[in-house]
Amino acid sequence: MNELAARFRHDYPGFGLDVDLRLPARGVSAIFGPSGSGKTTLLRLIAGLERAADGYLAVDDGVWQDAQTFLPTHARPLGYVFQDARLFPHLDVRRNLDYGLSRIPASSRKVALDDVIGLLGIGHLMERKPDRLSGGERQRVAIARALGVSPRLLLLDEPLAALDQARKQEVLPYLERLHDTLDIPVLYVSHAIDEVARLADHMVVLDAGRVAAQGSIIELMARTDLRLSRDDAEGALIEAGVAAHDESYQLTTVEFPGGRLSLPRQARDVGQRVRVRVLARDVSITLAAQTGTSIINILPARVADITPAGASQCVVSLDLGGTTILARITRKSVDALGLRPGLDVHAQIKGVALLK
Ligand SMILES: Nc1ncnc2c1ncn2[C@@H]1O[C@H](COP(=O)(O)OP(=O)(O)OP(=O)(O)O)[C@@H](O)[C@H]1O
Repeated sequence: MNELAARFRHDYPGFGLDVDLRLPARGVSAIFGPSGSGKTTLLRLIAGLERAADGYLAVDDGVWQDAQTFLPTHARPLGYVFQDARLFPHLDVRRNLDYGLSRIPASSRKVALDDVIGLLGIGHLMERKPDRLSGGERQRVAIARALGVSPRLLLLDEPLAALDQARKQEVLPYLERLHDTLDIPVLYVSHAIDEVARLADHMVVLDAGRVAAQGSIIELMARTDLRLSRDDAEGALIEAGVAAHDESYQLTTVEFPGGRLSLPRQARDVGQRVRVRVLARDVSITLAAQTGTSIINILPARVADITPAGASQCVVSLDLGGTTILARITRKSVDALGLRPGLDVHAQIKGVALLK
């Protein structure tokens, strides 16, 4: 089976959660949704901190909860990191890490603590007490403590939410390293679509306690009906490979099913996989390929779908031939160009951001 299957029905006064999830056994699954949609409740049910009257949870063939079974939290091999690091203030970093380790028998330890310390770059902080760490360092220690117990599942509940922008940027590369190194599923609760776009492979969108959508991050980010971003910040993700560098103009070309894009020179090797984001507001549509324009990324595309967005605008899904991007244009332009599903057009892309 090799996946995480979770079905829960759980009621609080005035709020009900009813979800049925199947998540991959590896990689980061983002749990995304507005405040109050049930993200933390879902994590607490998975951790066994809440008990759903009606619940089923299996991780990697092991049943943690069903009609007969309910493993208490301490018997579930998982790591849980909260918004605030929740380290023991009177213990230095080393003892905080040792405390996590002491919770599990030596025979179940599959992760070498030294590897975890190296992965999170906290080796130089071992003698410090938590009040002498930055917020970002505290979160890195909390993640190390959670990993030290060799969990089969890592739960991260908005681990960056309490950090300022600079600290977030400090911790994000460590989360990316975890993603590349860990062989266990990570559930990452967030309501920041930028973080999710950068870190996640898979996404569950929660809305008022229900699953509005679940699937690959690439597919879901290209959907116009989910309203994942506020106002005009929606954008599609593209998984691409580095095709070439142009040293004279300092540009890098990436290629993907359906096209190529140029972006400012990136310190990546040819052949390396990258993820880029194309914001809908940076994409315009022409009926014929333009010449005499300063825009270098112009790709043939077919209109897939047109969704109204507010009184004056529309979001147009464009199929590049296997890859979808979005364009946010005025409703007036949709009419003026006669756009309709199936029409062949050209997409002019003003900006492309490399996420990873
Ligand atoms: N122990 C509890 N008792 C009663 N209601 C609760 C309890 N815990 C959560 N709720 C309610 O359940 C709903 C979902 O809360 P939850 O914390 O899971 O949402 P969330 O999506 O994580 O929100 P946020 O992004 O603000 O953290 C809310 O309406 C909340 O008030």
